[in-house]
Amino acid sequence: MRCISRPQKDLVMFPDQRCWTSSERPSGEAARQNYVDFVSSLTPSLESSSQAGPGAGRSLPESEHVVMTSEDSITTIMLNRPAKKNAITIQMYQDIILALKAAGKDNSAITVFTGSGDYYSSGNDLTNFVSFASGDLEKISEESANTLRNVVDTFIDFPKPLVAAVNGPAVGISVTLLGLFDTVYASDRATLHTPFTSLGQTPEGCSSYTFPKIMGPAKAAEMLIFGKKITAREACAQGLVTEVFPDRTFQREVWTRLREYAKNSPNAMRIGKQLLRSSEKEKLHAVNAEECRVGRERWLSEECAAAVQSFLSRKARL
Ligand SMILES: CCCCC/C=C/CC(=O)SCCNC(=O)CCNC(=O)[C@H](O)C(C)(C)COP(=O)(O)OP(=O)(O)OC[C@H]1O[C@@H](n2cnc3c(N)ncnc32)[C@H](O)[C@@H]1OP(=O)(O)O
Repeated sequence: MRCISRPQKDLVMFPDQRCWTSSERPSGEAARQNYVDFVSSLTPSLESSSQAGPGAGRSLPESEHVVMTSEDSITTIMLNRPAKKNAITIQMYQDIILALKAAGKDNSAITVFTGSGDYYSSGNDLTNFVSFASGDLEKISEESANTLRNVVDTFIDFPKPLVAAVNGPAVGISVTLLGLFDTVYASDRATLHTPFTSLGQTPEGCSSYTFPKIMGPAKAAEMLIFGKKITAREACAQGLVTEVFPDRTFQREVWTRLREYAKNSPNAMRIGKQLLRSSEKEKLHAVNAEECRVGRERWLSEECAAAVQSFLSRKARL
């Protein structure tokens, strides 16, 4: 039986074109799978979360590792350094700022941040700290703190709905920044890890404020002070992640949903975000400034230097 006319109330259409009545409607999980199969029959195959979801589009030509594309009223900013687990170099921080500023002004309705390959991001590229050992410490640490402050400020001020598609494990700053996103979708393969104290470092990305607010001070302390790694499902239960999807269908489900959301009025979504976020902005900028001030001191500590050296010389692993 094929449903081609307007669906009647209480009838649900699935890929085999059968019309289910409410009494024989499939269970939640079966319905979800049916829907996924149906959508995948309409859209290009995207089999796992490590493959890119958005289609090809305009790119940020000057950036090697931060790729920007636009399609279906969605601008996607993708960390594209999979061989290094999308570790973020100083150049990438600058490119992220440029990409966010461009996305904030373009005609897209929603901006999505994601990673390519098997990781979302392994956080700050630890070789960023190598220059600390070889140059003018004060100057380099000040420049790094300014870079960090600028990138986080840009997330705080981002004017449109900002969605993270966490396609795999996330470490460090890629986790802390999630507190500044409007929605966070994660693959069930993702883990979230903020190993700051084992690196002699302190929280950044406004997480010292957003995490206790989102998940309560005790859970935030486990992550930010003790470095507890949590799964996407745990993060979802604690409110940091909005929804978790099976890795196999992550891209399909997330992009199908985002394309629907992007059909909403862009102005209403932008103004709605302002209403939700504007009262916090001043506080967030102050938190960011303080985290950068404290962080800069930590980067200069012996503890931090030893931990970074240890990672780079592969004597120890997190
Ligand atoms: C402007 C300054 C701003 C400062 C902001 C501060 C932010 C704080 C943080 O973000 S703290 C978090 C820092 N990140 C980490 O501590 C993660 C370090 N990496 C790892 O622990 C592991 O690499 C892993 C668990 C992410 C993945 O392990 P796996 O065994 O699966 O893979 P490899 O270790 O072989 O990694 C593949 C190659 O990628 C390199 N790499 C991965 N992450 C980083 C990184 N963060 N920095 C630098 N390099 C990284 C790794 O060295 C491998 O390179 P190789 O193939 O050349 O050996």
